[in-house]
Amino acid sequence: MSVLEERWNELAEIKDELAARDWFPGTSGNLSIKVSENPLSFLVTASGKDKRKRTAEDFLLVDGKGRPLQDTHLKASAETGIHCEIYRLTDAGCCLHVHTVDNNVISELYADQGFVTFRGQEIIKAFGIWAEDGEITVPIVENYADLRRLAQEVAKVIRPDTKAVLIRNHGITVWGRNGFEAKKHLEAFEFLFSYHLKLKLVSQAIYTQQRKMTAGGW
Ligand SMILES: CSC[C@@H](O)[C@@H](O)C(=O)COP(=O)(O)O
Ligand SMILES: [Zn+2]
Repeated sequence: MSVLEERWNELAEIKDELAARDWFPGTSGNLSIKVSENPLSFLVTASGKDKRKRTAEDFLLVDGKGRPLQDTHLKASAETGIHCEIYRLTDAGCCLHVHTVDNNVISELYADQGFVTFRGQEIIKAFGIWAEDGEITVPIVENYADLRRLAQEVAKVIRPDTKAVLIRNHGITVWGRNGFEAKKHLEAFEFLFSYHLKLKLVSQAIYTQQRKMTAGGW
């Protein structure tokens, strides 16, 4: 099997797994995987497809500028420019972008401070952070309609230890050195988002209840 076929199958399996989690609502989301390093080439999802379905036209091979490397009628993901920037700036071998309700709510809650930090959670080890007081920060950028600008804004906030960027009320783009690591990072981030939102809701409910009890003289 060629490297291209191997990477195709790997990305198709990741796509199926993320689809099983219902992480591609309304044709949203895009995925890519590196095929060659120098010159850079990667497989990226074709634009506008229902990513829950597996077809022979799910991916196309593009160069480091996002241009198709094969004769095709397929259009590369509208957000290919973001993937290009991530491959240019990091050691990523795979890049995953999904829209979930949790990542959208987190992005809106923390957009004004421009980042969100998580600490005190065992799952932070999924990012290779083993310290007892380990923490992980995700930068948040505005959701520019101009996709070139959006890619530039994503590029601007990437630091050596960045593993994902949140786009406000849009979604998350996560990467890893390979498909396994990118998926592990994505699952860990979504776990942190879900935990954080549930804890916020429960804490607020307890606080409201306590205030009512105090006001009622209980
Ligand atoms: C249909 S909403 C999603 C799109 O606008 C975009 O954000 C997205 O994630 C998918 O675009 P695509 O061009 O299919 O890769
Ligand atoms: Zn998107």
